[in-house]
Amino acid sequence: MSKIPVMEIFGPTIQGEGMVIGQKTMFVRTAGCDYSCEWCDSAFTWDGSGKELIRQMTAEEIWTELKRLGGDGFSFVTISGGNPALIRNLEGLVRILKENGIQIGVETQGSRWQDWLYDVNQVTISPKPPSSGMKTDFTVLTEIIDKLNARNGNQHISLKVVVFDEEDYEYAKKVHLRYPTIPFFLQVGNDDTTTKDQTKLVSHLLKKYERLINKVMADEELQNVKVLPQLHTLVWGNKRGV
Ligand SMILES: C[S@@+](CC[C@H](N)C(=O)[O-])C[C@H]1O[C@@H](n2cnc3c(N)ncnc32)[C@H](O)[C@@H]1O
Ligand SMILES: Nc1nc2[nH]cc(C(=O)O)c2c(=O)[nH]1
Ligand code: SF4
Ligand SMILES: [Mg+2]
Repeated sequence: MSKIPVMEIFGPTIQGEGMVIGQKTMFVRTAGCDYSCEWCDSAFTWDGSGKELIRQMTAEEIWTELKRLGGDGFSFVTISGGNPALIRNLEGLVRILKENGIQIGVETQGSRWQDWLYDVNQVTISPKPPSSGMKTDFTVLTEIIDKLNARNGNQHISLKVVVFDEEDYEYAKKVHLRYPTIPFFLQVGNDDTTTKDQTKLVSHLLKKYERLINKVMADEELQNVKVLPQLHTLVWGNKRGV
């Protein structure tokens, strides 16, 4: 059987970000990323620091682990990473989840295509702003959006841009104006992904959230958009596996 590099499997928890925020879900986090964002809150998936945790698992083994952790108490699984869209073998997991009536969400940055993305209920595409140090290939991004849009319609996709500074904000705007029919989310960037002082972190992030809200509210070019924090960070801080 073909294997999938798995960093962690956890849940049930709530989806803390984006289009299905609040949704009860299990998480499967794959290892490996084609990006290396400056502020990545999951750098352990690609920077070598988590390599002892990586398990090569078959789709069946992942399903067994999801059932062991979540029992019959879940109907949604979110696949994140790293970049899960690097992994062709996820097609087996997507198939098993569908056979079992489980809804699927995926988090990816929109740099790679896989055919199994057609079978995902909610694809969150999160192109990276300048502060990440990464450069968006808009040709690839457009291809991915066009494929999903043509097959499944635009309500199964969303664009989510993390904002840290003014340049990121302008980038977010550019992305939204380029794909105006795709549900669009701005997300507050967490600029301290290592602190254990949750009280301080939460009040800091809430202030940043308020500033981002104020900015968007005053901006006539951003109309049909949603502004969100990372809800899981407000509840659990930088804790892993939640
Ligand atoms: C860890 S990434 C994994 C999936 C995929 N590689 C991606 O970036 O979309 C999951 C989400 O977390 C966001 N993210 C990562 N680091 C963050 C941070 N420090 N603050 C806010 N959001 C962050 C990413 O932009 C992405 O939307
Ligand atoms: N609760 C929770 N919600 C999330 N939404 C996106 C996450 C991610 O790291 O991809 C994430 C995560 O790690 N935890
Ligand atoms: S694309 Fe996602 S996982 Fe990869 S480095 Fe950036 S935020 Fe982290
Ligand atoms: Mg995360």
